[in-house]
Amino acid sequence: MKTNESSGPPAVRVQNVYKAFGRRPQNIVQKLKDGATRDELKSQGTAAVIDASFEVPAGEIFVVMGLSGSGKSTLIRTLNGIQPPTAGSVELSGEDITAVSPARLRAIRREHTSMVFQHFALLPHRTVGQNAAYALEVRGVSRSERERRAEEALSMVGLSGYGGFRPDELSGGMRQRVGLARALAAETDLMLMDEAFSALDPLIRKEMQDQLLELQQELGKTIVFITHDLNEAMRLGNRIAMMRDGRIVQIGTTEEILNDPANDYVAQFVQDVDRTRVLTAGDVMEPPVALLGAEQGPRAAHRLMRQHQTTALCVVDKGRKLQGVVYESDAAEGVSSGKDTLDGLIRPMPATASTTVLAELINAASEHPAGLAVIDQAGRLDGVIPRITLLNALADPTATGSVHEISQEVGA
Ligand SMILES: Nc1ncnc2c1ncn2[C@@H]1O[C@H](COP(=O)(O)OP(=O)(O)OP(=O)(O)O)[C@@H](O)[C@H]1O
Repeated sequence: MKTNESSGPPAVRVQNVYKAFGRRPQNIVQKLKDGATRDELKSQGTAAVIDASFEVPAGEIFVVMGLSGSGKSTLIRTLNGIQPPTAGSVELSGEDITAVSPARLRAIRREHTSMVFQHFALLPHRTVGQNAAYALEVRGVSRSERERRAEEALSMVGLSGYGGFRPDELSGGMRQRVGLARALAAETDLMLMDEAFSALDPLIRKEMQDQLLELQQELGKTIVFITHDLNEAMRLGNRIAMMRDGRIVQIGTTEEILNDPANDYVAQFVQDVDRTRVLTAGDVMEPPVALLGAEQGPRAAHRLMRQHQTTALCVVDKGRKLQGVVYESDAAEGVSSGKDTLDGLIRPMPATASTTVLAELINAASEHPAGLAVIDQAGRLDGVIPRITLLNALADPTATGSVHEISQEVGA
């Protein structure tokens, strides 16, 4: 089989990166390579990043998290060359930025990366529109073009019409939106976000996270996002890198980090999530998207999915007993092969009781794109938990939900 050569190099490839501060950073790195610990080298300086390696495919949100001082900011600054690594290489779309001329590095930084900071870093004497257009101005884009792109970016973050305001006329949340708009207007493929939402109050913060996820869906940017907040990391990250004392100690999906923490440090972060976890499956259950007898044909199933904008349907028998799930692709295939019933197209769907604690469900849900079914003691379908709802709920211990009655019983 052919490998996917066309997919090209990853957006970011970091290989054995070290960054040390001190009078002789090279010496510090050499000693680390020879086996010295970070603590042993304290008198000579700080080993801020030690032997970091990872890849971020284009379009991924890669979250770096860890306690204060663990090296997150230093690591992210090596990705656009603001702080070149002491050793190791950083490739952006296949180009090694540690091996290019300073002029080329500046060009790469301008054209391909943008950064969003915790404290907005807006220019106070410029308007919101001028701030949003700033990266384009630096790049020498014409005034009319940058005004057009800045306005477009402002409208993407919900700030249409604010272009003429000054930053101090806006709330904190709005200012952070301007920071985001500035990064979007630059139309770079890599966005680096350093604690970008950490200064916002919880509600606004959640709103911004949602907006970022939406924009990401729409624009497919590659994002490296730093946070020290595990809930935020789990909400946003396709994968999470956990840093401790300069080292990446684990890289994984939310599920992997929750289920299989690499060491006690990671386990402690995860434990915090578990301690606050009071939600049960019933709390986040939704009405089943649709119920359908297996005797209904694939065409009807397909039509219902379209009607409900979903890609999967629970299938129940006449007694409302769960039979499984049918996916859109299977239904479509059934239609094209002229099948009359759903027989052979129904796949097993994991089910749970409404009282099961959410944290226990993550394994089952992670393997099933349609999520979980919630059933009563007699095996009758009460509701569903789409996979994304489960992940969101796990990532947000303050979320509340209510148990829904089955309200839709949709016949074909
Ligand atoms: N320019 C610098 N000169 C000397 N030491 C530095 C410099 N920048 C960072 N450090 C040190 O490197 C270590 C890692 O810092 P860094 O800011 O990367 O951590 P962080 O995980 O981002 O922390 P925070 O969440 O507090 O920003 C810290 O011990 C810090 O004091």
